Amino acid sequence: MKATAARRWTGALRSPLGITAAVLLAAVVLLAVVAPLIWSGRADAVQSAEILQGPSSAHPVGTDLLGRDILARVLVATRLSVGLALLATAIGVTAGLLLGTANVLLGRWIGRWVGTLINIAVAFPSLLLALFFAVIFGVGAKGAVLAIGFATAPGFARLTQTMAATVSGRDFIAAARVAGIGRMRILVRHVLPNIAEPLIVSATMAAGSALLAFASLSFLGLGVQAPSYDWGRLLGEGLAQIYVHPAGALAAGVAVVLAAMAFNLSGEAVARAIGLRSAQTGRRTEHTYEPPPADPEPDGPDQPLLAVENLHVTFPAAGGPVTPVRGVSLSVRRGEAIGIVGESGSGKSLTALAIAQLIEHPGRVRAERLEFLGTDLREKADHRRLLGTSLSMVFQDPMTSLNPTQRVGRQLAEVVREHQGADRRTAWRRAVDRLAAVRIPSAERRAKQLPHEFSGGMRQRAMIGMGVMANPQLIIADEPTTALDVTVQRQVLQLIANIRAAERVGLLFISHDVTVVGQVCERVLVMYAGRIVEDLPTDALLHDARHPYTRALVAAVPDMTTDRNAPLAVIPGRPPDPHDLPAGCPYAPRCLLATDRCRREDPALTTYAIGRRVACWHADQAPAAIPDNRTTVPDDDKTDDPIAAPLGGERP
Ligand SMILES: Nc1ncnc2c1ncn2[C@@H]1O[C@H](COP(=O)(O)OP(=O)(O)OP(=O)(O)O)[C@@H](O)[C@H]1O
Repeated sequence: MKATAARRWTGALRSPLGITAAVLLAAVVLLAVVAPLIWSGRADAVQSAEILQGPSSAHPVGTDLLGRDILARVLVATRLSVGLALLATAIGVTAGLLLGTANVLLGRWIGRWVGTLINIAVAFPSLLLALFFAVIFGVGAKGAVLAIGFATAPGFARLTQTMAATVSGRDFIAAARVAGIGRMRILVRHVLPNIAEPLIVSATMAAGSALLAFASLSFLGLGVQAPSYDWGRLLGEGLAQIYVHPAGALAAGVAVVLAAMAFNLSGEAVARAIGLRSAQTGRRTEHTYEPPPADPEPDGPDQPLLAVENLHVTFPAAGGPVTPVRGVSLSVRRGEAIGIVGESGSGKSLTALAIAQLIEHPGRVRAERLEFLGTDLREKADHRRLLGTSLSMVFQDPMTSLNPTQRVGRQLAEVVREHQGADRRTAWRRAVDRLAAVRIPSAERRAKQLPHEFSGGMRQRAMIGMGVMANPQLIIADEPTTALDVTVQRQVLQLIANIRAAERVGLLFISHDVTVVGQVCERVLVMYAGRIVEDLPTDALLHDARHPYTRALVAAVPDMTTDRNAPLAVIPGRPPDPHDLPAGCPYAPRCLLATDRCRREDPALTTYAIGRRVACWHADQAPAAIPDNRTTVPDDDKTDDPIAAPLGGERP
């Protein structure tokens, strides 16, 4: 592998770009080292008889106002010009690295503030920043070095931050965290080596820009001060005589341009070498593919795969924090399929996202327990290790969950490349295998296609294929069939059922459609206003539900006997706004059984039989005695109610 890398670097160096960059850089370095030793005397020799001479054999680009040889001065100035630019770059790169890795070193909260600071700083043009800092740090070489250094820092910090964030999400970092390795060590050992190459390219180019910036500050009189001189100063001095003596002014300018080119072309050449490398092998040479570890059996047969207790999701809002998920408790066992149903806005998706740790800032997730495979998902490092491997998600819209610009097979392959460090070929083979497993015909050929070449159903099957790329033990499917027509819906449901049965995968299936949930799941959790209001086996759904809301949901689903000409059944009213929950039971305003107590006290979810929980003050009433809203609401009310919540999606 090392030999191949060396060959690639040699190849890049032998290209015209590489040769030009190497020659220019070598010349600049050589001059910086030797020019002051050889030409200092000549550069400083004042010759009053030769003031402002044009080019001659004695002075190839003429002399300045004091009769000093301009060429010698330009050559001697190489050391100071390049040295100061490199010093400024070093300051910029160090400050940028510190700011850009604050996330890794100091944690997310401080990292976020630093990120905001960086975002503000990069909004300013760097030359403007340099001028600003030059004024603050004072006129002179020291001030200019600091000014250019700090002006370089934000851009570099932004690049570092973006790349560090990508690497920090990888499993080997999570594994290092789990192993208790300190932040500094993680940064130095794991993060920096993985982002070093692009950072080196960027630093090289930053040196070119620093050189130009330094020349500008010295030219303006803010940089190097007499009697010292750099290219910027020489340019300034030469410019005053440009009409009588143009060569004298141009010499320093040419030197700046050539040296800046040396740095920029070197950066370009390194980038090419790296680009070649990533195109051929990918940049994850540190991992080899290992098949996923044997399923760690949760301790004991009764230990759930997923255990959630008292889950809350809160968002800040204008009138105070709003909590759309308010104390959800559930568990999923190996091979078990649990459905979550409820109207739009009841908190189903947020529950799923919170479990998968996908709630973004400023949302906050709290739970007394949030365990998957015995691992506390509230610990960041732990969930990263599990997400994408043992836990996978299938989202509602196959259009938006697949990247339209990437071949489907590659997107699937990325899962095992990302999470298990599989090499390109192994990952591709598995992608094709999984596509075949989800019954995509001609999987090999289809894997090479883009998502738009797939039908909606095929795309969703591909998504499910992606979900099972890394042998998950729990699939969370959030309305995976809502966007599909009924026939395809059935195929996809069948596929999910097959995978579950064959691989004993746990399933958390979210849908607003109680019929669909009934087809796939053994147990149903009914959500209302951010809480579970009923938990019951699927076969009890039709005739033995205790909560009036569950009964209303079931009653609103059209069946074979429903009059197709009648308006679609609805539950009158609409779910409460999470910003403005009523006192007592949140379903009370829509419930035909509601009493004063219901409007005053919110019933807790209580177990009333094995595997049965309900949150209703009237749960002891015989199910047959609980009216469902559909049968008691006159047709006129249903059609006239503009805010009534429709149920069931398309009619089956
Ligand atoms: N980022 C957010 N900030 C504030 N409120 C949010 C946010 N995301 C969701 N909500 C609110 O949380 C409530 C529950 O949303 P959620 O998406 O979980 O509902 P759902 O039951 O999945 O509905 P649907 O079937 O329409 O997806 C909604 O009232 C929604 O407005």
